[in-house]
Amino acid sequence: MALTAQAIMAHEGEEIRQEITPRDAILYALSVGYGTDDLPFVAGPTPRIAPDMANVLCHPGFFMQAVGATWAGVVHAEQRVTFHDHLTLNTPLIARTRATAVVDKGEGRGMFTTFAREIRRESDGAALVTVSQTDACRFDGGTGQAGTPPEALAPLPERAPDQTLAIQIPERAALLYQLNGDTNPLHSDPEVARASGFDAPILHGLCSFGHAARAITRAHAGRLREIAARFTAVVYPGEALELDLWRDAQEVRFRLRVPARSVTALDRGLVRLD
Ligand SMILES: CCCCCCC[C@@H](O)CC(=O)SCCNC(=O)CCNC(=O)[C@H](O)C(C)(C)COP(=O)(O)OP(=O)(O)OC[C@H]1O[C@@H](n2cnc3c(N)ncnc32)[C@H](O)[C@@H]1OP(=O)(O)O
Repeated sequence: MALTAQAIMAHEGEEIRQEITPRDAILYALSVGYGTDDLPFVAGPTPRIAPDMANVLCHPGFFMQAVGATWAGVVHAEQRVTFHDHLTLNTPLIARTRATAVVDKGEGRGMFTTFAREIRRESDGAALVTVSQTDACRFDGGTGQAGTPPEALAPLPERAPDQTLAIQIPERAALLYQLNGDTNPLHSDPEVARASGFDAPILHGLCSFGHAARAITRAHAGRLREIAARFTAVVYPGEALELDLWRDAQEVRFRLRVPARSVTALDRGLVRLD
């Protein structure tokens, strides 16, 4: 059956419940680069929770594939996370994901779908985090448009970055990151990666995003209110990355580059701090 914007908008993910156990929090932190320099996040019976862990909480799984998009063409294109309150351990959370926009580039030319969820505390319904994800469906298109896409993230400042930090992605990064729930074989199986048009399994976009979030929150103190970025090129496990940062008051803009291939993997990055 043809994939239509209407059918995508009508698709309702299940309501998903989840609690963050200490083990979940430590595993997430380890999978996005936390280590011996970040003991509060990776040790002890009551670890701190990396705020961007919201990305993997109450996740609907493969939303676009569930509505009938072509598996091999789906890549993560953009992520936006807004924090309303702290995440805490062992607290039942609940969320349901819905599509909010379909942007069609035309038959055979691809399309973007944005879907979002508000993660709430089950006991009192308090909204803790809003997570909005945009997937690019490169092998679909001709669906028609629907909904209102998020306002485009602003381009980065033109001046030179205020700071550049090195990030080394471990060879095993994708194999570890999948344990947060994203077992998409695009990140582990060379044949699946080739069928999707890549030389080798690629890193989960949210793993690069988590590495960037860790580096930014270490470099700039303050409570994270919002973090967003576009995924503009793939990252391969094992690559050496550079994170460029621009700071203006409580706003940090960022981009994550792969210098060896002269590409920008995360672009138009935005962090708001309290
Ligand atoms: C627990 C279960 C979890 C389940 C999650 C499952 C998903 C994961 O497993 C999958 C992944 O993690 S994939 C890895 C991460 N993603 C990537 O590596 C994608 C890299 N980016 C690309 O390939 C292209 O930029 C691409 C394809 C994104 C866009 O390229 P083009 O189509 O060539 O677009 P372009 O010509 O550059 O721009 C044209 C207009 O398209 C829109 N647009 C482009 N990039 C966008 C983006 N990233 N987000 C939103 N919109 C975007 C814009 O309208 C753009 O016009 P303008 O630039 O003027 O705004």
